[in-house]
Amino acid sequence: MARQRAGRGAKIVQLRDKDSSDRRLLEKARYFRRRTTEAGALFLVNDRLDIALMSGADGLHVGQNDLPPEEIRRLAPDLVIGQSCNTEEQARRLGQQEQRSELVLSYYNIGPIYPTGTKDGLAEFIGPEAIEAYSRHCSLPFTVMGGIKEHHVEDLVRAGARRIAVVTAVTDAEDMAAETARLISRITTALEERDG
Ligand SMILES: Cc1ncc(COP(=O)(O)OP(=O)(O)O)c(N)n1
Ligand SMILES: Cc1nc(C(=O)O)sc1CCOP(=O)(O)O
Ligand SMILES: [Mg+2]
Repeated sequence: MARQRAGRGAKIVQLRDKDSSDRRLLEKARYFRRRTTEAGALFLVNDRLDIALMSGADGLHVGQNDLPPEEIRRLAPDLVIGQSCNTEEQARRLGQQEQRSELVLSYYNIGPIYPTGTKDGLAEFIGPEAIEAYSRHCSLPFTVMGGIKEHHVEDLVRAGARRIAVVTAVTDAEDMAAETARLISRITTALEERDG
C-alpha cells in the first residue's frame, strides 16, 4: 500500500496488520513513520502499543477487547488514542466518562456502518443513522468505518460524519493513490456543501 503511495493526501494513516511477525511489523511501522512524516500525515498503529512506541507513531487504535485506554494513557501521556465503538451503549459509556472528566481517548470510531468482509466476528452493521445517535453522547472527534465505498460519502456526511476511515475501498482499488484522491475530493466537496 505504501509502495503505491496509497495514503497520499490522507490526513491519517493507520497500520493494521494482523499477520506479520513482530520484527517485520516493526520494520513496516518505521517505514510508515518515515513516509507519513514526509507527507505531513498522522500515523497510527492498530492494536500494538509496543510497535507504536518503538516506531515513534503518533497514536494507537484499540478495539473494545484490546488494551485498556486508561493503562495506555498512563504509559504514553502524549499518544493519540482511539477506540472502536460498536454499540450505542459503548458510546453512552464514553459520554459518562467524559462527564466525569475520566475520558482518556483522543477520538473514537463509530461502526461498522455497512456490511464488511474485512473483519470476522464484527457486530451487525449499524447504518448511517447510527452516526447521529451515537455521536450525541460524546463530544470527542470521531471517525466512521465499515464497508464504506466512495458512493457512500455524501450520505455519511449528511448523517454527521467528518472523518471517514476505509480499508478495502482503497486496498482493493487498482490504483490506490487515485482512489484515495477521489475519496478525499468527494469528502471535501460534501463537507463544503454541508458546512458552507
Ligand atoms: C479507525 C478504526 N476504527 C475501528 C477499528 C477497528 O478496531 P478493532 O475493533 O480493534 O478491530 P481490528 O482493526 O483490530 O481488527 C480500527 N482498526 N480503526
Ligand atoms: C476492522 C473494522 N472495524 C470496524 C469497526 O467498525 O469497528 S469496521 C472494520 C473493517 C473496515 O474495513 P472496510 O473498510 O474494508 O470495510
Ligand atoms: Mg484491534
